[in-house]
Amino acid sequence: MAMLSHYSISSPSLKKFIYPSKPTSKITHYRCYTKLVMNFQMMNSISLSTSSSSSSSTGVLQQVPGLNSTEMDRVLEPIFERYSSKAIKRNGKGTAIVWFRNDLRVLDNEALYKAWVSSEVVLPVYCVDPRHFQTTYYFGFPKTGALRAEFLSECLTDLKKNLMKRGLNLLIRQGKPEEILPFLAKEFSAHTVYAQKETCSEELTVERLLSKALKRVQLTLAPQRSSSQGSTSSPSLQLSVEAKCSVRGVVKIPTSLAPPPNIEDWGCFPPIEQLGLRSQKISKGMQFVGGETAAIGRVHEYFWKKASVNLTFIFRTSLRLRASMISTVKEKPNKLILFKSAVVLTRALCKQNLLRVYKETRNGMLGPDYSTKFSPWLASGSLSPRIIFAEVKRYEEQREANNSTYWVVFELIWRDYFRFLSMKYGNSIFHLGGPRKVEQRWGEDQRLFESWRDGCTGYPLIDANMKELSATGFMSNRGRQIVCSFLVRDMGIDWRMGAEWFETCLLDYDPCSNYGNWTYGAGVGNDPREDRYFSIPKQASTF
Ligand SMILES: Cc1cc2nc3c(=O)[nH]c(=O)nc-3n(C[C@H](O)[C@H](O)[C@H](O)COP(=O)(O)OP(=O)(O)OC[C@H]3O[C@@H](n4cnc5c(N)ncnc54)[C@H](O)[C@@H]3O)c2cc1C
Repeated sequence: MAMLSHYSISSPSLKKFIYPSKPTSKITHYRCYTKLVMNFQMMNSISLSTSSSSSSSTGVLQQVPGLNSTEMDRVLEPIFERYSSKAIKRNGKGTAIVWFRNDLRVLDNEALYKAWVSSEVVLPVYCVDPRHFQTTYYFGFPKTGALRAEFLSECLTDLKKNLMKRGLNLLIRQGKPEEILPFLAKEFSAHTVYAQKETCSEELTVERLLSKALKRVQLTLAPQRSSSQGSTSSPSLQLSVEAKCSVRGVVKIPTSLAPPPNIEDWGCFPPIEQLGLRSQKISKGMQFVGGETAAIGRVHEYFWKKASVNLTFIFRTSLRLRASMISTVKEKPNKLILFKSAVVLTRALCKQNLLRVYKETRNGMLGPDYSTKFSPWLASGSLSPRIIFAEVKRYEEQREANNSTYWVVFELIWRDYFRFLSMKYGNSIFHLGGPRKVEQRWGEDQRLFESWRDGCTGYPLIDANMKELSATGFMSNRGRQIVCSFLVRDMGIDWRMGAEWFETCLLDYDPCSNYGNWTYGAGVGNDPREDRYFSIPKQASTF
């Protein structure tokens, strides 16, 4: 990786470049006008959570999930039970292999379920593929940064633990799946390898090579179900699909699975130094803990446990309370009335679960709770989106259904949307001209790019977001839109440089969502509205 430069965008000529004569108010709330192909196959999912009090400070380390271990066991056990089943009929024979990819979970794991019902013995396997630790395609950044590698390692440790609780284990081997799996299939006389199907070219190539190498052993890939195969951009499509589609239920995995085959060394994820990475400690901002247990903990915390400290909400409620008191007592409230209003307000706040106010808070940038923070777990598959969906529905039945509860589901549809886009447009989502094959000249000024990458542009909003990304592996959605617009619109840099840097750093990196959003932001996606400009001063003052 090139050395970071400390170049700062402060010279008048650059400012002119950054603030072209165009009006600066072209903020585009792109989600409002581009409608989605609603499909809800929602393949992978995630979760997190931590301390029980809300904090909006970025100067402290905020761990997600924040339940202590005893509390964690107490609250998570019923959730794991809810999505598990006591007895399932099996009539299969022989051995089946489950090849874990981006579905690092036990709950709602279709491949694991299918392997279990179709065999007597199940062998779960994860391959640490060296290609994931090489460099990105165009600009040679590390394909997986240290923080994501550590997160992955935690996911695997947790997956192993959860499989062992059910009587299984996880075999971890370093190497290419198309070499390791055929060898294991032969050694254990497996009849089938079950796995989740992916959609992007690198993953598809591995599937093809594996299928070829397995020879007579069957490769069964849990399909990406699509309820709509037509156009992927028109609003009418969303309406028709939204009306017709349904989300399949959570696949219930038995609480007890058969013992695994007898293996002496089950292996583990290597220290990240062995993968050519340098361990990076997170000392500020958000710290995500990898794995299904943390993911489910975060869902519980975000939906059911934590109360939102939403300053706008407090402010508006105080004003309303004050106004109603003035109209009741016909004079300025005295101290007792103010005290009573504080009590009422505190009570009201306690009812403000984070989910209930998600739509109002989701564009925030500070602290753990302005949005769900499910994405790193979703991307690694430690959390199933269908579990999120089921929990939203449960919340709506037990507490309240409102715009915010709907909006979490709506955002998950975006995730599906980009996955379907990758299926429809193939490799063009990685190409400079994007799916629409837009011809445009882009710059590759290394100095400008490095100032963006290192958070040294001189624009605090950009710099803070980029530093947060490097330090924690996470950036808010609003932040991502703003830094993307700045790189491609203001700096005129090849959008793929930004996309590949995100690929290196993001804990929640997912090729479909990342390249889908970048092509979108760069105006080369399949969205008919091309100019998505975010004015930095306006964004800074609004958010
Ligand atoms: C330039 C750019 C690059 C991005 N790269 C990625 C990426 O690699 N991986 C990734 O998961 N998301 C990506 N996103 C989408 C979005 O920023 C993150 O999903 C979101 O910030 C994650 O935080 P959250 O879980 O708190 O989101 P919430 O607001 O709580 O949303 C809930 C879930 O909905 C999904 N979602 C929300 N917005 C989007 C969106 N625009 N596109 C796709 N899914 C969405 C995510 O799975 C998210 O976890 C990118 C966005 C931009 C603008």
